[in-house]
Amino acid sequence: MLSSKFIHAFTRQIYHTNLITSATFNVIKKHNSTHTKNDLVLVDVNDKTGFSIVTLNRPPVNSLNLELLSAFSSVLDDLHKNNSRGMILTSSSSTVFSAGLDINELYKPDMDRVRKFWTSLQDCWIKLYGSSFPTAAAINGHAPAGGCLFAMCCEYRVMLPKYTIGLNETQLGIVAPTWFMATMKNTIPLRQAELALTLGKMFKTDDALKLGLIDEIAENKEDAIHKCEIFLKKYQKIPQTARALTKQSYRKNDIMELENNREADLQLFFLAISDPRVQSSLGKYVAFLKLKSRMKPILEAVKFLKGIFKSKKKKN
Ligand SMILES: CC/C=C\C/C=C\C/C=C\CC/C=C/CC(=O)SCCNC(=O)CCNC(=O)[C@H](O)C(C)(C)COP(=O)(O)OP(=O)(O)OC[C@H]1O[C@@H](n2cnc3c(N)ncnc32)[C@H](O)[C@@H]1OP(=O)(O)O
Repeated sequence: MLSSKFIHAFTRQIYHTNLITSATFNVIKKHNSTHTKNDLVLVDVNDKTGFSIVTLNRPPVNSLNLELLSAFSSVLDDLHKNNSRGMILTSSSSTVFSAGLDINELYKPDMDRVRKFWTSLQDCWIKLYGSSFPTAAAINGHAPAGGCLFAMCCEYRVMLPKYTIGLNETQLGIVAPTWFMATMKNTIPLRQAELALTLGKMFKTDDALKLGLIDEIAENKEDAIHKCEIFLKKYQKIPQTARALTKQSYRKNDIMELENNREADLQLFFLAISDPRVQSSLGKYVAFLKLKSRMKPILEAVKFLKGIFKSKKKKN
């Protein structure tokens, strides 16, 4: 058995960044309750298992703006403080896990706000990727870019059929930050990660499974959460400190790289979004998304009419 003295020394040595603030693991105070962080992030603690279902709740597409990131960061702090037994990350939308970063934060940004925004994103990544508690994602909808990032930060991913997931940044004319890339490299084979990143490829559920970007496919959200619970339960017999330190050792280099270069990363981000070509790409993308959204009723009407014509043809 490792002595608690050794664990403290080991923890201090590698985690001077405060990833683990205490190596003492108390049993979580179980309570059947739902907490909210400005309603943007809902937390539901399961009384029996001690697992928390954390639901991103920013309609319509859970795009990650400053407020949502701040709320999520604070939830991650709470889970850490309460020595959570495990977290399942999901979405309140029926079709979108998260649309990634809110493009409106990047397009023609207010510099003071965008600094807080990027810092919050860094905080969330460090806390989620390096969490001492085990994590799983119930991906109940599309997960592009930042949505894929948060899913990949979790140790296990269960996804519903017929959605898409991936880091699509190059398609938008932007470069995924190195820590986004590191998270993908930690998830799928190196060569596949390079191809996926350079192509900005979005994978359909089936292809994501073949690639190892997700671990399982579920029939519906309830099934996805159930499968995540089965995964988390596997850790119930593993001593918590050993599990947490192993996970954090595994991910330590990626986390240190950002921890030691947070300001440089912020400056690189400022440089990238100040580039007129990047702003032009983002402007076109915002316009495209808005147009697509407005065209939806027309496209649905066309689809409906096509269906009627097809069934009439069959009858004839
Ligand atoms: C050398 C090194 C250099 C640099 C490194 C450092 C820094 C680099 C700089 C920046 C890096 C920044 C990294 C960014 C990562 C990201 O996360 S970028 C975001 C990428 N996200 C996407 O591409 C997803 C876009 N959305 C969609 O594809 C679809 O919306 C989605 C499939 C998610 C859902 O489809 P659907 O259900 O049909 O919904 P709609 O498309 O109709 O959308 C509904 C409304 O939501 C708005 N919306 C959608 N996505 C976003 C978004 N990401 N941000 C803001 N708003 C969004 C959409 O406009 C609709 O709104 P409306 O109805 O028009 O009001």
